[in-house]
Amino acid sequence: MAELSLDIDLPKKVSFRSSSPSYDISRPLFQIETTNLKLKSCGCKGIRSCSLCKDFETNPPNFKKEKQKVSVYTFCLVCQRACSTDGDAPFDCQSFSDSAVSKHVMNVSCLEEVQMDSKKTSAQCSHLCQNLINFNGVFVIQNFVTEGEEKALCGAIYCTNFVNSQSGRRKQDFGPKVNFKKKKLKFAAFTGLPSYSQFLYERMKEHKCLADFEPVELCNLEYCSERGAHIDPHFDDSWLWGERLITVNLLSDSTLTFTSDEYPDLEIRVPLPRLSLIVVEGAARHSWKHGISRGDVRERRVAMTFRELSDEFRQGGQRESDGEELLKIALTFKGSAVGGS
Ligand SMILES: O=C(O)CCC(=O)C(=O)O
Ligand SMILES: [Fe+2]
Repeated sequence: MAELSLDIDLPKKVSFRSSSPSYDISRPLFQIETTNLKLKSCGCKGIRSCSLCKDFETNPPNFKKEKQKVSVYTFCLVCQRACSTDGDAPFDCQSFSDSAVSKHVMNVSCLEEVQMDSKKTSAQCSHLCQNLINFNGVFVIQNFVTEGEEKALCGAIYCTNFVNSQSGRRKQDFGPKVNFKKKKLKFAAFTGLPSYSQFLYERMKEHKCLADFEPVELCNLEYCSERGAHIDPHFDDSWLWGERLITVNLLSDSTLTFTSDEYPDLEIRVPLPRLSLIVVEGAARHSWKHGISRGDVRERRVAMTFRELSDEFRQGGQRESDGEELLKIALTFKGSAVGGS
């Protein structure tokens, strides 16, 4: 894998150099922005909360209540299947694959790649026949970027301001302004995906299952434990956004947790190693909610999520011409953040 070299010098544990503003990655964000935080409210609305607007000791995060007994399965990155990690597994492979959730199938070429990988590597997995379930629609590519590339990416990302978002997160958007409720789009402020993301797009094409992935949006999310940052379980929109959600995970390891109202006693935890890329599609996209719990944000983390267009915005769809326009802007790779500076 060729290492991308951007002209940014980031000495270890020192700072991300940028003209304005400058962020020191080695110091907790809370210290850096204390003054700001006192003056400004956080980005939470409605039932959302973070450590700036709620006392987490008395208001635990919105995942399953501690008292509620859930069976936890952990997704194995080697054989790409979910394995019971609490010895109390209510499902076996058969009952799970018979259930309604399997009506959403994974992109055929992703499935091929997963199956090929798991055949190659199954000998290494000691848990193969114990309490396993096929959790369809998640595909993790480890070491998708190198540490050097991560440094260059974060150097470039931290040259732009983040804006406060819900639940203690901060974000940068590169995409159209969307009103999902009214199904309205504005692209006047959208200037394209940022140049630093182009090599990621090109590298995705090296994987058969991502060869046709054409992103029209990038959202960079920053999570810091000092802010109690997390993202509550949710479904991503599927009016505008298409089948695959692709996230590149930077700066620290985390875990994406999948929950389903259909299986309230079950939790599937997918490890997100630093430098990895995760694809969420099929059942994992449409039948399971995903979220990052506050406890799974141990260090600062940056998630770069790319989204593609739904069928309505593709060739033959009702809003094909909007889709074409969006794609044309996105793939110039000349964009700056919408609403940031
Ligand atoms: O941080 C992540 O990996 C997930 C982000 C996410 O689910 C979202 O932005 O919709
Ligand atoms: Fe999401």
